Amino acid sequence: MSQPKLAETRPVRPEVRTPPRTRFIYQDDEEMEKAFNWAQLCRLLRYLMPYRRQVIPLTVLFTLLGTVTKLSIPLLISWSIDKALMKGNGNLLVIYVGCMLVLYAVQWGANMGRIRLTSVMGQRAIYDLRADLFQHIQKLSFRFFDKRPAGSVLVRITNDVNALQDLFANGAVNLLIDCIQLTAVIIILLFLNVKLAVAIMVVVPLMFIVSQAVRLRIRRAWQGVRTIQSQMNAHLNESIQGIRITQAYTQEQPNMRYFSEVNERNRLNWNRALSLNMSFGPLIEITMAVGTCILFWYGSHQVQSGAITIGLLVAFANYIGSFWEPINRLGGMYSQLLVAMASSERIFEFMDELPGIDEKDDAVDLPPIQGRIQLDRVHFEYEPGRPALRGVSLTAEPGQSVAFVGHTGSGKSTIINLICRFYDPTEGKVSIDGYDLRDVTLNSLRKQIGIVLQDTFIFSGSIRDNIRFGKLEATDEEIERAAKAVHAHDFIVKLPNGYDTEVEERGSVLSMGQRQLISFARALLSDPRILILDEATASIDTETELKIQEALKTLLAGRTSFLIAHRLSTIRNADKIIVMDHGVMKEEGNHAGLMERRGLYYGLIQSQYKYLS
Ligand SMILES: Nc1ncnc2c1ncn2[C@@H]1O[C@H](COP(=O)(O)OP(=O)(O)OP(=O)(O)O)[C@@H](O)[C@H]1O
Repeated sequence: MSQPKLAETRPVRPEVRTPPRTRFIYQDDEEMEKAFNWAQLCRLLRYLMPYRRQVIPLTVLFTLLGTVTKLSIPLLISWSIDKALMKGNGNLLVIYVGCMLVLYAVQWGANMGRIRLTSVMGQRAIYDLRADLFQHIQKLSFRFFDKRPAGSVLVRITNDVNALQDLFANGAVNLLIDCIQLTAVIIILLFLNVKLAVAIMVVVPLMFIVSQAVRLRIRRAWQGVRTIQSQMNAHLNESIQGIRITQAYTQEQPNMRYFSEVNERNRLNWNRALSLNMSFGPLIEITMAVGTCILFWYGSHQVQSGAITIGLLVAFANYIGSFWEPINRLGGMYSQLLVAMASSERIFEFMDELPGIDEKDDAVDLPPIQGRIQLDRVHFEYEPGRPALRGVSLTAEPGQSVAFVGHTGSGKSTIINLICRFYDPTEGKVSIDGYDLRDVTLNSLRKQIGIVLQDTFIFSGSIRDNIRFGKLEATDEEIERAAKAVHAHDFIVKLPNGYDTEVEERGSVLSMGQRQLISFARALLSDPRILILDEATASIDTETELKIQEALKTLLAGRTSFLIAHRLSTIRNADKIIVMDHGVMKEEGNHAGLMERRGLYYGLIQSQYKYLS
């Protein structure tokens, strides 16, 4: 912290120039090129397992019923021609037609039942998958979020999960129906007439060879679509979050240019993926047409030679529809499956991400903290090869307040991040009351730490809810007491609805200082054994700061506390001051001692005085 914090000044507008292309880099989404993964499909279908006892057996029953009735009708038609129509038996014809009506009704009922069951099951599976993904993402470490823009994380929870909807709702069951129908038709055709059956099937291998070639291209195209959408969302998210700075620096045009570019690429990728997808249909249609021609040409010869009856040829003509229908749908479903696989790859990539900050299986609950905190030769790198801390060793005794000072980027916040175990040290050890932080449960550690970070986060909800975040079971009186202790009460009661005033996400209706006071109240309410204030007083005016200083005395009493404060008043009262420089501890002592030493700390204080005078 070599430089005193500059008051918020109006930015001097730079000349508007096209930004270097490197400004818009959203790192998440390199295209993943892997072979079709059956294990992954099984993993996905495992989301249907909870329904294996009731819903799935019923669905299979309806499916079988639907298929059997459907495939019986052409046989009835064939018999009604050969046995009733050709022999002039009117009564028999009426019976056959009556049976057909009954079969159609049963088929309709079975299909309705199946569709209802599968859509309920599909929705539930999607619900479970999304819940699992969100739960897992919440456990991931800061390192994961350092690397990924929020927008692209959102895409996976929303768009990618939605893309699986069809697979769960229809895909899996349709696959079953089609396989059953195809097998049954082949058996019936072979049973009716082997030669004719083989004749219409000769084109099938040709179709598989051609579709194989289209397959890979479709898969790549859908992956491309998802990647672009992810970049677009990341850019949108960044642009909306940073809209104030964008407008202040008149960067709307470059933002728009980039957006248009991504939007256009999105359109093109969709077009490509869709047209590839649609190429499956015509492919099947051509094969179907050839198959039908073969049937009529060869079938007519067979009828003329008396080898088969006209009724049998009509039955074949009916069955040929039921033969190509599942093949056609399987082709379409294959593309649907490829879309789903592209999305599920991206979902499972997140699901397989290890939490980073792992709880050991035998992790113990940290008992009520006394407050002795030690860093033992701690090294830390956010990115390999760029050390943020280099061999830091320090001890804070219970109840002590320790202030960190040093130039920007010297490693102060990093020490705080390690004490909260948002990251683990690359080397060395952080311990509280002798417990290595890697050996204790995260919950027992973090619930004993109160924290007010630089980036004060206010959630959408009332002011009361925001303070209650520190202790969910707190009563209204406790909340007001905490707010009074940090001098937030006065401004809160002046708001239109007092404590019930609704604040939007990130609290933009509140001033920076007010947001900080609320997070002070939040931290105080949680009554932590360890308190961390990261530049917490930076945006509070001098009058409020005096009040805060008083409140801080109450807040810090009996707790071990770490302060990163730019203001002299906060630093001066600390029991121990640590001066950081490029990730190394350079000086340690109290204010008087360090001033006497006339080293780095002395220089920092001098420059702050010089700035203020
Ligand atoms: N999430 C991150 N990913 C990669 N590098 C990081 C990350 N956070 C911090 N760093 C780097 O680690 C070093 C120490 O950063 P740190 O935030 O601890 O500094 P600081 O002393 O708290 O600075 P300031 O006073 O500006 O808050 C810096 O060089 C910074 O660029």
